Amino acid sequence: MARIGIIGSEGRMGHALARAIADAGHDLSGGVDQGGNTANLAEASDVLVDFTAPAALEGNLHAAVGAGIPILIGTTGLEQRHHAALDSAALAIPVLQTGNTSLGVTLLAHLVREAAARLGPDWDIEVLEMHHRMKVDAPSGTALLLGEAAANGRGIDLATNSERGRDGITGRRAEGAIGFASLRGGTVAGEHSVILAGEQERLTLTHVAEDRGIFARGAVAGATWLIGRDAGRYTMPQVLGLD
Ligand SMILES: NC(=O)C1=CN([C@@H]2O[C@H](COP(=O)(O)OP(=O)(O)OC[C@H]3O[C@@H](n4cnc5c(N)ncnc54)[C@H](OP(=O)(O)O)[C@@H]3O)[C@@H](O)[C@H]2O)C=CC1
Ligand SMILES: O=C(O)C1=N[C@H](C(=O)O)C[C@H](O)C1
Repeated sequence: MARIGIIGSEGRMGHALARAIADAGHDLSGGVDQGGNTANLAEASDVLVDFTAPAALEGNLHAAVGAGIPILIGTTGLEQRHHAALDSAALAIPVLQTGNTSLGVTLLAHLVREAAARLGPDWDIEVLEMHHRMKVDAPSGTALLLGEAAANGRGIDLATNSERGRDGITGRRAEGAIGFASLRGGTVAGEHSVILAGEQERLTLTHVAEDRGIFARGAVAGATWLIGRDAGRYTMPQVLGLD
């Protein structure tokens, strides 16, 4: 039985996580939100799980490193400097950061990489996502993760081959680009489609999250898997044995 501390405990994911921790028979060591004492929470926990906001990342990593315990980061909207902070923390503790902790999306990323590699550059790739009206970042972390998987399959760099936020006279589609489109509305937990559009045919790979419980269950599996590991960065495919 592991003692799991939640950072962002009063949020949508925080509530789902508390349920998943109890369902899996683990101990909720406590929770913090903005202004809370994350260092104290870390001292009382075997592992921390962070579903908050990018601004909280550095402090959360600092607390985990201070206590010498692993941390799983589900927060999205991260930038390059956040990834540098994750790399630096991973020199001292086990760190797992992912835009999506669900089994389905972890497998989808694998299928997308495979499809992009096999279908080749004549097939245009678009990533479409829809989320609830409260979501604050776009494209979603999952859309970017799927875009990375596609770019990986193609052997190209995502950052220099992305088309995001098309509007107005955009000109024709850039050759080899991976496009992103984001929809927001209602209470949608998360829907992602990767569309591979070729000459007179189209392949669509879709994942639908029907409930946040899927992210919470994956996060609990990932967090407990991290306990006792060497320092370093880990991935959901490793946790789920899909690598
Ligand atoms: N990787 C994955 O599988 C998933 C990732 N996510 C991501 O998780 C994040 C949270 O999502 P969601 O739960 O819906 O968001 P919510 O807005 O519902 O919850 C965020 C929580 O984080 C807290 N918080 C914000 N800033 C800080 C801080 N500096 N220190 C401590 N706590 C803080 C908020 O507290 P307060 O109200 O006091 O500000 C709030 O309780 C998002 O980035 C989302 O994209 C979501 C689902 C799945
Ligand atoms: O904010 C959310 O809700 C979600 N965020 C993650 C993302 O940005 O991909 C994962 C999931 O889709 C729900």
